[in-house]
Amino acid sequence: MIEFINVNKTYPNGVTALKDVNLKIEQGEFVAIIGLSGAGKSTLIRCINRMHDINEGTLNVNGVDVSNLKGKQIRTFRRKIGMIFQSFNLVTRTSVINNVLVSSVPELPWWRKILGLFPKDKKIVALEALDKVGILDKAYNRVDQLSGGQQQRVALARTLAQNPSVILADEPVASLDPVTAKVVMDDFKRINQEMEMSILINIHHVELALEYADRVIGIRKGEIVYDGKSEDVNQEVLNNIYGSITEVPHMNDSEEAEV
Ligand SMILES: Nc1ncnc2c1ncn2[C@@H]1O[C@H](COP(=O)(O)OP(=O)(O)OP(=O)(O)O)[C@@H](O)[C@H]1O
Repeated sequence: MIEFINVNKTYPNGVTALKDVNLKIEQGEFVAIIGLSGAGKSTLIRCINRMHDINEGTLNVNGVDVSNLKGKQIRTFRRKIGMIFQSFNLVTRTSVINNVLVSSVPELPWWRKILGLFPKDKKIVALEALDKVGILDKAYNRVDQLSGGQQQRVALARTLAQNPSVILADEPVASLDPVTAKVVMDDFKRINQEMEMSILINIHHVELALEYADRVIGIRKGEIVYDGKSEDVNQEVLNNIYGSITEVPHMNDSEEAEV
């Protein structure tokens, strides 16, 4: 379970990104976080894996008060919290399987990683993870030979190989075309349902958020202004999150912007 209790986050430049946030996310939930640019979505999910520190309040993840973690404890903790970025964050000049393996065996000496000498059982885990996201046939391709959607699925497989309890995804489909975005969202949904991993996604596409997530959290200027079922999100809720009807992003607008 992830629990925010009266959490505040102010950056050193004085910008308050989270204001008195209270949330409880149970294991296995699929949650979409929506809001205008600058509302605090990234800050919210990045505090969960200590990419950012909170200033006030308490943030518990699976019973661990994340503010108390130090040094090596943070690295160990992060292995149970998968993170997916908009830009995939892969090493593009090496193979797909190497990308998955390198992060799943951090304890391996660097020279074995460079020479690609990975334990057989880890290779099996990596291949299984690639199979789960439908790109097993690309295992020995170089990452830079793959499309954006395939690269995001490699990133997802890399996270799966760590067997995290939670996957945090920061705009995972923002740089993908609408069709590929749905393919990747389908992967998230399947992983959520079959592996019972909690999924927290920051997403600008409201339609995708409503279609895939069970729960929607709306943030406005650092404050949670909606927290409820996706099917209960109506125009009034969206106006409250985005400020006015004209500011609500529509999938079609995004499609045009991405073409
Ligand atoms: N490292 C930082 N230092 C200072 N201010 C920051 C930093 N990161 C974010 N902010 C500020 O905190 C606020 C929330 O930013 P955040 O990135 O969390 O919003 P967001 O909703 O994820 O936006 P976007 O959709 O554009 O990614 C913004 O005002 C932003 O300018």
